[in-house]
Amino acid sequence: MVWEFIRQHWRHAIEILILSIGIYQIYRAFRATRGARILVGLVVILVVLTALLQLFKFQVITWIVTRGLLVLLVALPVIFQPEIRTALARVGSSRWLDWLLRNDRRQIVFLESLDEAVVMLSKKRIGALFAIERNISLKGQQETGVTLNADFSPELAMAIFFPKSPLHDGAMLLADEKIQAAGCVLPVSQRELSDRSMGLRHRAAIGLTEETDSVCVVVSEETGAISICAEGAIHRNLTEDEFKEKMADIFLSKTNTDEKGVSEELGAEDDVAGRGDGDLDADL
Ligand SMILES: Nc1ncnc2c1ncn2[C@@H]1O[C@H](COP(=O)(O)OP(=O)(O)OP(=O)(O)O)[C@@H](O)[C@H]1O
Repeated sequence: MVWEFIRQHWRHAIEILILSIGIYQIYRAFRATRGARILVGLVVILVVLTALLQLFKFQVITWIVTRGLLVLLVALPVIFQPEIRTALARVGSSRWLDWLLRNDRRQIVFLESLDEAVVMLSKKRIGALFAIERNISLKGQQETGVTLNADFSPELAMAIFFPKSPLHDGAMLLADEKIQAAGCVLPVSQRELSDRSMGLRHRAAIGLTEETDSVCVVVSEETGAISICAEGAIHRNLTEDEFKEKMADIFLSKTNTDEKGVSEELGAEDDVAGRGDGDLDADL
């Protein structure tokens, strides 16, 4: 009985809820403004008029009022232009929207810095390994290195990976647009690779992305080549533009994280290696 009632009326309940929220938001936007008094006045006139017309059934006045209402609908945005502008400005500066936009901005700035660092490292042939945390925590790997919790900058990344620096060995862990740690040891992939020239740095990048959803970026010390690893697949010898494009695809496209795998996002031609047995090298 109760379930039957809920089954029949849940849509109405949601509709009432949406309407209530809408009306309350309109009330909030308009209250204490000149428009609020006009609106109240209009509503009162309309209610009284409708009641009178229903009562006495005046046909001509009803016709005039209904046509007048249509004109009023067109006139409303003009009458309430200042209030509508204020309300829209409020929505635009709402804390949530601001938070979302700021987060997006932060991520774009971070990615640009990371791109710059990787390109600089590649040009100078400084070996580097970045592991970027996503949903699965890299706390375990963080404990193997030195915690930094520092803002990311290309200069700091260069200083850390500079061959004589105490932290140049191992991986740099990045999370929440920050350098969480450096000199970290990552799990090395045990799978057989078709390209035997790939050493431990690349194997460590593959190994971590086999075990977690993180994304690794490798700069080869030997050749300066840039590679991206995701989901156990490696995409090697990327040009500067390809690298930037793939990073933007992975981190700035809103749809990739849940519905599509990162490999799929990176492009089918690269997505050769899976998590099962077989070759890892995606572009050989
Ligand atoms: N398990 C690991 N976790 C993180 N970094 C590692 C790990 N093993 C090795 N490295 C890093 O890789 C470096 C050795 O790189 P190696 O030459 O074996 O790799 P590679 O894949 O051939 O890279 P490159 O092209 O830069 O030479 C080490 O000095 C260390 O900084």
